Amino acid sequence: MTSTDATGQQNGQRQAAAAPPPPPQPAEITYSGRYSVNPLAEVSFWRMCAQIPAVLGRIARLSWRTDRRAVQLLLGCQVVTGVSAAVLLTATARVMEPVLGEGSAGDRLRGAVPALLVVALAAALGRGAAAVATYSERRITPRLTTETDSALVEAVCRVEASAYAQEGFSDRHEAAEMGVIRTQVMVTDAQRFLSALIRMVTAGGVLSALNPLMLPLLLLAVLPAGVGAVLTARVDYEVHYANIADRNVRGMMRWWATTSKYGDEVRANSMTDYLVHWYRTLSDRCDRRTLAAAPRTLRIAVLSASAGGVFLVATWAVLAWLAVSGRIELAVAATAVIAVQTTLAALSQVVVNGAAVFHTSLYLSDMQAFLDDAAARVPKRGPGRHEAPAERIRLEEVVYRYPGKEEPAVDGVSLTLERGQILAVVGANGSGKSTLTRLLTGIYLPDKGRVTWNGTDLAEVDPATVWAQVGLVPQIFAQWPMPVRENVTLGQPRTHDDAPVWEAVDAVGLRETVDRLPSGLDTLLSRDVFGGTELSGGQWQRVACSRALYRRPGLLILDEPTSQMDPRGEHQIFERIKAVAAERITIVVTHRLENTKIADHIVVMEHGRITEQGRYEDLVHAGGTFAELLALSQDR
Ligand SMILES: Nc1ncnc2c1ncn2[C@@H]1O[C@H](COP(=O)(O)OP(=O)(O)OP(=O)(O)O)[C@@H](O)[C@H]1O
Repeated sequence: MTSTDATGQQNGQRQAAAAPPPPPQPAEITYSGRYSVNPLAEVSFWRMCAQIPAVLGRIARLSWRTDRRAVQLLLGCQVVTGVSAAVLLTATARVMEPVLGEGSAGDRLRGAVPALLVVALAAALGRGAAAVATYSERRITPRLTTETDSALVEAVCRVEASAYAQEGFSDRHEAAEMGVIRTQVMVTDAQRFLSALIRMVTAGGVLSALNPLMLPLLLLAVLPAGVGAVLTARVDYEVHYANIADRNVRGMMRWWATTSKYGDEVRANSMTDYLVHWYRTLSDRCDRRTLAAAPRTLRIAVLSASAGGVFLVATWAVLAWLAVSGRIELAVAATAVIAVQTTLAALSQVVVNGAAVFHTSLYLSDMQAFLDDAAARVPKRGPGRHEAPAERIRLEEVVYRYPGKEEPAVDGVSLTLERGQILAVVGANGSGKSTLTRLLTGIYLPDKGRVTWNGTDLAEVDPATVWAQVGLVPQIFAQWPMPVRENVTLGQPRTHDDAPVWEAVDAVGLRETVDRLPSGLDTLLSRDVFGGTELSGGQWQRVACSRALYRRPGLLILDEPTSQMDPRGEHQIFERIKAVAAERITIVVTHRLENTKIADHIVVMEHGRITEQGRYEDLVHAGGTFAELLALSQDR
């Protein structure tokens, strides 16, 4: 329907001609959790400076653990750098005496040759030490980065699964990633800081020996730059901190929008414009915060440069006054000029690299805080081990509520499962079926009630010994970018015998598919990787089922295992489940109620509770939810 406005234009036509309305703005994302309190708010400049030795110590310890010999070499180079800098300056002073003394130019130069040779030697030694220091640093950094990166990945993999649902966990993880990125530059920064410090101390020492007034003046000339650099680092960190949540979401959006797996959905549903807009909007928001901080950094830079400039002019003025008034000789004044330049350069390096070390320390603190938090979230259950096959699993009045949710996802469920039994779990979306499987396997521990395996509470048992007996096909399973063989055997001890792998492949009717792949079991299952190939959704689901069957688990859980399979595949899987059921407890979660015919017992869940249970034939005629859902599924 179209309407006509005062100008006689039809709204419908006008809208058709106009540009499409802009996509809606992404909602403002409020960031909560640990970072709701700015960690820098109470930190003064002096406390920041005081942190630097501790950070250097931490970097040294991390590096020491990575490569002792490289650290020793690096420290040796620092000593050589210092000694060569001192020798260089002292020899330079010696060069000045004959050069600025009496006699012909040739005589004066000849007189300076021995000292010049020492200068050349010291300079060569200093350069050589710097080159070896760079080599040592390059030996440490890659392994240090790999070490911290792997530690972070491992820490996240090992936390209780319930930690993922904790507010702010993902953002803290994102903040910790920055610590890993900073490890790529932290040894360089620390090494440059130390060598500049050594050069500064030696050059400053020489300068003080020439005239005690010079060094304090030089320090004053550089101090404002130091304050400025640290304050700028602080502003940068504040911006980083304010952007964490947006960067985290943006990173996720980037992956979802660009990964080939969702390429069809993005294109066919015309999502590209919106996603690009979303991405740009988040980036713009980050940029706005960064730009808003720019005037502050400009003010800091201008003020620190002005203050530094005033003191620098004073330093040169004092030097000139000392020389002109005859208080120091010309040769000493010339050496002092070089010493001032050297000290100034070293001081600037100390300041720049000290600020970088401080900057790094902020991100390292985030990383360490996250690692500590993750370590505290590692499952801490009793010392027991579950070695025997699961004969009986019981849930006793089990309640589980996700963090931040008002209603429990599982609410007072009691159930007993015996070896050899097949249990089917059915119910509406969100009724708690998947959560129930997480409780049965000890992935989550109940808030109330208990889950026992052969009479032992899972809260008392090392979860790894329980999971060693579980085979789980979750609703959303990973499609690992690995060869077929690893996709089947992943999580099991490595084997060189392919017979059990083929058995698992046969069990899900995948042999023909694997035979057709370019390298059989060795074929890489990822079209994004060169030489890789891709499977269809149903084929992937067969791989996930073969992975669970390959484990020969005591508890086999299949959560919607055949939702993407053709009837032949589905039939084959359920036949297989029946065939191997005697040796284990089997749980099938499904919305296809016909499939529950294979079950010995069916439970129907609603709002986290079991509202009906029994055998298929009983429930079909019970006139309850099961019968209603079955009737709906057949009503076409
Ligand atoms: N990781 C999670 N964090 C917070 N809440 C969750 C989480 N997983 C599930 N829930 C909530 O718990 C309730 C039960 O979810 P669950 O996944 O167990 O349902 P389900 O019966 O398996 O649903 P479906 O049939 O859709 O797979 C839902 O209300 C859901 O929103």
